[in-house]
Amino acid sequence: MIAPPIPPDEDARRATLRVLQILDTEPDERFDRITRMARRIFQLPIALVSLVDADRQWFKSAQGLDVRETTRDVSFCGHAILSDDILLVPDAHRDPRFADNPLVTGPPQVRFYAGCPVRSPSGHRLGTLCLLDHQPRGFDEDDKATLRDLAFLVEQQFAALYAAMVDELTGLANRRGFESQAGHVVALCQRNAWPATLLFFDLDGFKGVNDRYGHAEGDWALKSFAGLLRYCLRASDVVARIGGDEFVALLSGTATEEKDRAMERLRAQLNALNLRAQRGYALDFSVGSASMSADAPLELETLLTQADAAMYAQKQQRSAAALTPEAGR
Ligand SMILES: Nc1nc2c(ncn2[C@@H]2O[C@H](COP(=O)(O)OP(=O)(O)OP(=O)(O)O)[C@@H](O)[C@H]2O)c(=O)[nH]1
Repeated sequence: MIAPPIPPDEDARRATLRVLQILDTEPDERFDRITRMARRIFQLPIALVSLVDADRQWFKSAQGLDVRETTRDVSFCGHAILSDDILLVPDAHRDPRFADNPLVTGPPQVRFYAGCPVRSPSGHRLGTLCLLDHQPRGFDEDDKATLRDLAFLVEQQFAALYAAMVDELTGLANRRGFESQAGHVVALCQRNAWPATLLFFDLDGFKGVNDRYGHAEGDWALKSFAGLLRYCLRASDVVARIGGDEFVALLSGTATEEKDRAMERLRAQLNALNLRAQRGYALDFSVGSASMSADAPLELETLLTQADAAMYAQKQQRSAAALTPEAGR
């Protein structure tokens, strides 16, 4: 058996899966309708919408299969997401990649596999719409075209989720996506008596970047800052752009020192970016934070209000400092 290699866009791919908030969710009729249709059209026992996560494939929709996930190393779909083409395995017994795969030698006894990658609007292959049979079988060009059409319907559902939850410019969660994701995380921290910190960022003088260098440059600045947040914070932190030049990050299970280290990393990376990019201005931000400890849990809304107020106070301080005569010397 050959375990599937990791695609080059793996980090961004998994980040997209996270902001879509689709993993481990309840069955959804919008996806089930597509897999039911696939099973009926192709007269096959099993049709799945499989999403490839870090160490597993998780089935958003499964017709004809009781399990909701398998490990990634045995997944056919892990291979299928490596290209835009349909992965076709007419007879797994004759394919060295899969002949001794436990899903072939044991239940569900896969002999035939056809998987069409399904992409997010940002172009990342999140998983597949796939068909499985216990018998070897053929699959002609017409069949492939039909499977592609059905996969497109899955992608349309992703697009709807994406529009609702994701900020199109930066690929981070939008306000709604943040509130939904961060709401769960805060509840989890409250239940387990874990600390959490909310950081509220606002770019400094951003209007001036738009006014002097144009909107496209402003967009570049927003995307660059989003990229830095993604790079400097942990994959488990919830990061979002919630307004024009306003960004938030919810760090869960994080002590103050860790938060301080993350902020140091961010300042250092921002300085490096400003030096490297030489855009005629320096990107900068004000930030405020609010924390809840194990014995003093807070609601998300309170954390947001407190962190926003702290950010605003820092912004006032920074602009006052910029106006003092000492600052100009
Ligand atoms: N390029 C670009 N600009 C945007 C976008 N969304 C909002 N803006 C602009 O962001 C600016 C935000 O305004 P302010 O919050 O007053 O910006 P600021 O100059 O950073 O002000 P301070 O926060 O006081 O430093 C406005 O000029 C908006 O037009 C966007 O998606 N792209």
